[in-house]
Amino acid sequence: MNLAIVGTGYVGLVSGTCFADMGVNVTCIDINERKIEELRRGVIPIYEPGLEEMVLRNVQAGRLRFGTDLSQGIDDYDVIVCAVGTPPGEDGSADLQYVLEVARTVGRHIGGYTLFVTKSTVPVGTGELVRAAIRRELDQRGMNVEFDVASNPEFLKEGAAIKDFMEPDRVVVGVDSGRARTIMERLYKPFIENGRLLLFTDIPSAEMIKYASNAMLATRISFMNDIANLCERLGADVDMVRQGMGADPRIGPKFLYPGIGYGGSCFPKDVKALVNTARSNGYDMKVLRAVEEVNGAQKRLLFEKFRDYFRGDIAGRRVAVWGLSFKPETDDMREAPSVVIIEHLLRAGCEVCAYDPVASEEARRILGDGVRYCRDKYEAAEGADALMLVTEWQEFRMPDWCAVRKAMRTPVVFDGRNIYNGEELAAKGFAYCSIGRR
Ligand SMILES: NC(=O)C1=CN([C@@H]2O[C@H](COP(=O)(O)OP(=O)(O)OC[C@H]3O[C@@H](n4cnc5c(N)ncnc54)[C@H](O)[C@@H]3O)[C@@H](O)[C@H]2O)C=CC1
Ligand SMILES: O=C(O)[C@H]1O[C@H](OP(=O)(O)OP(=O)(O)OC[C@H]2O[C@@H](n3ccc(=O)[nH]c3=O)[C@H](O)[C@@H]2O)[C@H](O)[C@@H](O)[C@@H]1O
Repeated sequence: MNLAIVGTGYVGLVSGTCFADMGVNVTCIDINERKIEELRRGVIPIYEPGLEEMVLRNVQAGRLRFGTDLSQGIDDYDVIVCAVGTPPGEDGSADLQYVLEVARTVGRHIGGYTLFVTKSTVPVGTGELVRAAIRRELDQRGMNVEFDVASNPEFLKEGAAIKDFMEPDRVVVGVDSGRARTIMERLYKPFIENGRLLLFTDIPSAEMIKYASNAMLATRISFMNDIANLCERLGADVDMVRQGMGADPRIGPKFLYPGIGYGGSCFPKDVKALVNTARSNGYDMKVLRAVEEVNGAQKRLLFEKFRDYFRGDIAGRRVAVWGLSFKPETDDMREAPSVVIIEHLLRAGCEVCAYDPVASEEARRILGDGVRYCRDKYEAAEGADALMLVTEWQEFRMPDWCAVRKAMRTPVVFDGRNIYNGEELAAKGFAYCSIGRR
């Protein structure tokens, strides 16, 4: 089978590489020429564990290629998968310009049957917009070419993207033709062995499953953040509460970790987009609006705890920040809580010394040079009045506390991910603040 993946970002590059690994001939296409040039030279544009080795292996085997022009050899593809970005527009709705541009390119160039699969996260109804865009271009060329559209939302998580793609909890495919269904069954057959679910739905339902899933996960996080904040006020410990709740199989233990708010390229934008879709259809998603509000406040929480600890006397203080990416095992800084925290610190006149194992370069593009980017976690702690644990990378879990204590001016730790033990830190001479724990 020959596959084109259009958009070679986190989703396009990972899914293209994984399909290639299963024996499909894949061409990953992107309009970003520099990215494609680098990939051709074996340089991987993102940090994703295991990806580099997998890309190189499949390139070497001749199953994975890169290109900048979808129209070239377009009729050789059995399936065209669209994985371009759908960033939030000004009003929070998903911006479909990139998806529709790919659809128009397909309509302008295909000469025979094509299956157009939307993997990007798109609002309900986009399948129809894509179909109309392709048909319009075909009509303008006076061509009567058969084609199908399908929706195949992606559920991978950054940092665990390869495992998530290779061993999916479920694969969701929205189709409205038998021919499209047969092709998608063939494409995903190797991924759903061991009894994994390949769920066929209609196209609008597949589109909705993606938003509803992300919105549900974001809701769990904001709910737990609310519970944590209340625990703190009542003298309960959210760690114990979380364990007790998670033991109920109807609730389950995953995604119940309070922290400093959800970030990343998807939860924030997808929650916004769903609220927006509802609004433009005359419906108010009250729960999701609250989810967003709680998340906004949670991103400021660590800064507020720091400010309160020093009773507002924070100008000129040096703060060590451990972790910048929105979660561990990625260099993705999109909507990262670190950005909100650091912007508040800088605005309050603090000096920020930050360290992240992989995201410093990406962070510099967003935060600029007002931050000192350090080579390691101990350098960041040098002379600091406070240490903030912002991203729970493994290497932050068991630092040499004696070295940290020696390096810091004031030994106080603000743990934004609840990974440390307060008693242990107290015994080592640190003051300790976490989220919702005693
Ligand atoms: N990042 C993630 O973990 C996940 C993302 N998604 C969804 O997948 C979609 C893509 O997300 P990411 O991979 O994170 O985006 P990204 O921003 O990393 O990559 C998108 C790529 O598309 C390229 N592009 C834009 N227009 C193009 C065109 N006309 N032709 C060819 N290439 C074009 C861009 O140059 C860019 O390299 C979004 O809708 C997102 O919501 C879904 C699941 C997980
Ligand atoms: O649509 C997407 O892009 C993806 O969005 C999320 O994946 P991702 O954003 O990569 O990372 P997550 O592990 O879900 O974490 C998102 C945010 O929630 C936070 N989080 C997660 C779990 C938790 O218990 N508590 C918590 O605060 C993380 O720190 C992070 O900031 C979903 O988990 C994926 O299924 C989905 O495909």
